[in-house]
Amino acid sequence: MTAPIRLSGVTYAYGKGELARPVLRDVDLAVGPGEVVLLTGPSGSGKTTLLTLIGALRAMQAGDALVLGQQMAGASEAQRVALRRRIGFIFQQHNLLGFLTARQNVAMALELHPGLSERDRLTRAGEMLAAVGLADKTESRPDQLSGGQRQRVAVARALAGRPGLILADEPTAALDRQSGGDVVRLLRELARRQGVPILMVTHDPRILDIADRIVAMEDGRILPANEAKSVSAA
Ligand SMILES: Nc1ncnc2c1ncn2[C@@H]1O[C@H](COP(=O)(O)OP(=O)(O)OP(=O)(O)O)[C@@H](O)[C@H]1O
Repeated sequence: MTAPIRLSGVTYAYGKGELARPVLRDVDLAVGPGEVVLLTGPSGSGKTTLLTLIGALRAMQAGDALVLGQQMAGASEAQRVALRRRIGFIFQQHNLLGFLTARQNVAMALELHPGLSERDRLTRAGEMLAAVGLADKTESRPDQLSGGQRQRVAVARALAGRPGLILADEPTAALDRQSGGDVVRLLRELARRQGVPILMVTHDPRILDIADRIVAMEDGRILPANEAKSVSAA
C-alpha cells in the first residue's frame, strides 16, 4: 500500500523577491497507512504551514508531495478542492456553526457526498455523534455544549465523510487536561477502527503518548528521529 503522505524536498516561503522568508526548508516526511504521527516544535517552526500544504489549503512552491495519491506539485485548484474533500480537518477552535445543531454540523460535512439523501446524512451524523459519546446531545447547539463536547462534535464531523486522512492542528489547545486527553484518545480510537492515518500538530506534552511516532520541527526543518525523541522526553 502506498503511504498516504510522502513529501520530499518541500520548501516554502512567505513573501516574494527580497522579502521572501523561507519557513519550510527541504522537508521530507512520510506517514504510513493507519499511522498516528504528532508534529511538535517551537512556535514559528513551520508546523501549521506544513499541515496546510499537505491539506491542500495552500499551493506548493517547491518539492514533491504525494497526498492520498494526488501529486501536489503543480496541482490545479480543482484538484486541490477534490483532495480537501477526502481529508478530515480538526482545528484548535472547533469551527462549528453556532446556529446549527450538533447533528446538522456533522451532516453538513456529508453534503458533498453523492448518493446520500438529507435523511441519510442526518442518520449518519447521529451515528457518528453516538460514536463520540454524544448520542444525547445531537440536537444541542454548540453554545449548549462544553469545550470538550464541541471538540468531540468536530471529531465526528471530521470522520463522518470516511476520509483517507485526518489533519489536526492543536486540537487540545483550548481544552483542560482531562477533556483534551479524552478527545484525542477518542479520535485515535475511531481513526484506528477506520484505518485512517492522523497527522497532528501539537504543543501539548500531555498527549504525546497517543503517537506511533513523533516528528520534531525546528526552524523549518524536520529534526533527525533521535533528536525528536529527546524533545518528547523533555
Ligand atoms: N500568512 C503568512 N504570511 C507571512 N508569514 C507567515 C504566514 N503564516 C505564517 N507565517 C510565518 O511563518 C512562520 C511559520 O509559521 P507557522 O504558523 O507555520 O509555525 P508553527 O510552527 O505552526 O507555529 P505555532 O506553533 O506558533 O502555530 C512564522 O514565522 C510565521 O510568522
